[in-house]
Amino acid sequence: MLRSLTFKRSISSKVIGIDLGTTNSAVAYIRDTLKSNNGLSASSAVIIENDQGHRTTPSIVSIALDPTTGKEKTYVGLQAKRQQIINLENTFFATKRLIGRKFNEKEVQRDIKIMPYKIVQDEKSGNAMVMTTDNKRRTPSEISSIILRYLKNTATEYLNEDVKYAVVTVPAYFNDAQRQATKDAGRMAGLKVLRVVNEPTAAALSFGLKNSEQYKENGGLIAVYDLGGGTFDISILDIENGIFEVKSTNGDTHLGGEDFDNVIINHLLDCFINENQTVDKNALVKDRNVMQRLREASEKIKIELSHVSESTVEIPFFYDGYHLNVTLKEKELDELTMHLIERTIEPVKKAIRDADIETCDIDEVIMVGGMTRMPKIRSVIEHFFGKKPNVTVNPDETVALGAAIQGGILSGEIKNVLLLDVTPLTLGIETFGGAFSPLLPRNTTIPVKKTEIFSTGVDGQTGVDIKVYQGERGLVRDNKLIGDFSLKGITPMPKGQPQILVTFDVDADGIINVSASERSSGKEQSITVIANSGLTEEEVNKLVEEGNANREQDNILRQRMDLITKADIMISDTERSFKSLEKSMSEDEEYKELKQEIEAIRAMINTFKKEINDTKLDVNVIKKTTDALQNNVFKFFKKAMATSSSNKQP
Ligand SMILES: Nc1ncnc2c1ncn2[C@@H]1O[C@H](COP(=O)(O)OP(=O)(O)OP(=O)(O)O)[C@@H](O)[C@H]1O
Repeated sequence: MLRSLTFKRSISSKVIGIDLGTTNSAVAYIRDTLKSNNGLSASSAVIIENDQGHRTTPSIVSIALDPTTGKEKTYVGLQAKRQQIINLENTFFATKRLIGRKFNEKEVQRDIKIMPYKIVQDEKSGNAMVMTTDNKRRTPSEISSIILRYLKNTATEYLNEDVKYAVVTVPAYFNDAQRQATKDAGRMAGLKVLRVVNEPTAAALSFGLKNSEQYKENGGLIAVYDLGGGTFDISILDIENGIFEVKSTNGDTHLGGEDFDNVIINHLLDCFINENQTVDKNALVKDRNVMQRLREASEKIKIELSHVSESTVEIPFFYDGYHLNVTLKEKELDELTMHLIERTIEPVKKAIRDADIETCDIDEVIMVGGMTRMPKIRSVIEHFFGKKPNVTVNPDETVALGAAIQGGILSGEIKNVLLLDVTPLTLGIETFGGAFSPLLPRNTTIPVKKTEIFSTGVDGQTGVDIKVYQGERGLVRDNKLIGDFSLKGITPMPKGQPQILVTFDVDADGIINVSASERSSGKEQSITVIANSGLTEEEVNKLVEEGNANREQDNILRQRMDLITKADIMISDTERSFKSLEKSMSEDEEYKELKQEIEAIRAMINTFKKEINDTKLDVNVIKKTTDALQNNVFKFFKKAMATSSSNKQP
């Protein structure tokens, strides 16, 4: 947290808070501060309305050619939404689902089929990009930067000062790639992003400060259930006396209102085709304009059904001269989308488990994100937690307000508040035999710096490859490689002797920096794990699940490896020492016997190293034999020393 205090206030030090959402974005700032006796004011963070007088801005960008000037014209927000009717293929929405992702990720491939705009691959990085009809490519970060610039200008005009600093929110389960890409977007928008804050944490900050008196004395555990347009997050926080400590977090970076809309789209399509069987469904779904009308109607009826029990979608002359007229009941919608609602429960259970608490320990469940207005979601959550969720926060605004509060903390406008967030996945490196050596378990509080000492596995090794992985499994082959580098120039030494210090440094944005150095040679190398291979949500969940399921087996394998490595180092040491006795003791019978024993154990170790997965080979034999050998060798050395000193006597 020191880092946050070192930010110096400059001429224009206003730090705005931005919720960069999949569907809607919002910007907020700190208006009143230092009002109450604990240094906080209940109404300190406020939303800034945009130039249309709206408190949120659709996260949509439309790029058009001005026919009079021939120049590109960019529309943002509501104006861009209106362009969808006439310029559909150049109107980009929900691009947050693509940010920091590779083109060939499953989620991207799925979106290609349903998005009216083109999604292409950047040949160099393999990342997903969007393309306008004049074949110009833009990264999702560029699209986000246009939205961020619009929000920056909104704030600049309202505050009448040049706004340079911002805190931007991201889903808690965003990986490095997605976090970096979001920071890049801020930079492109001319903003210095002082902090990337997790959305549910920001929501908790806003909620907690509003209710600071309640949480002052005894504190409380709160769960933030955040289901927005494109992502789902769950975070468990402990709030006490201005300290907001995230206990655990989980989620799904590709689950949100868009998925609910897609289910309704398919249902309406089926109804339409049933009614009009001569219509070619394949041709219909290829018609991007028709599909866009269906998309809008689907979202509209979804929202309506949060307030009424039945509604009708009516689109005259929808396709081929046929009208679309479908009535949908709230109950039907609940059934159609139950599988999506259920998908949020598993991450909730995991977060509770990771926080090491029981469901009944939660004092308050805060609902954030537009989708939590759906009555069925509220009732499922109420049933799960056994208490009514708190719906007093504004689900569209609370994240931006929390971001502004974090901005206020960084600029010094808000005092006595400390925010402690966590890493979503376990981080570690590859060690001997493909073992995963974790340095930072998931849900470790950030910022964090941790160093561990490793060594070499081969005599005379002058370099090591440091491979950084994220995941929950015991072997790296089952986890995700997120970056690697080499440490070269190590002074040649027997294996096990060099002291290689590996340091993981995760900053408050959740961005990882890894460095390695060797003590005696003083060589040092480091990398920032950059956005080149982000984990997909499914990969994340799979890693966590597999990690739990295979923990026992992985532990056994790790213990085997540890035993073999120790024996290997011991034998190497003994071999070396024996060499020094070769001249004086080579004719000694005991020496010969021990030498043979060493060779036999060396052969056994080599076999075990090769067959590490074969649990039929009992590693305890290695332990017993090397222990016995060490004993005998020790005795023999004593004898050798005595012989050599008696030989030296006059
Ligand atoms: N009354 C309602 N009932 C059901 N869904 C709603 C309602 N109001 C808004 N939504 C849905 O909420 C979603 C938008 O929520 P929100 O603005 O919180 O998301 P976001 O911040 O843009 O997304 P994310 O946090 O996932 O990046 C949309 O899918 C929208 O259709």
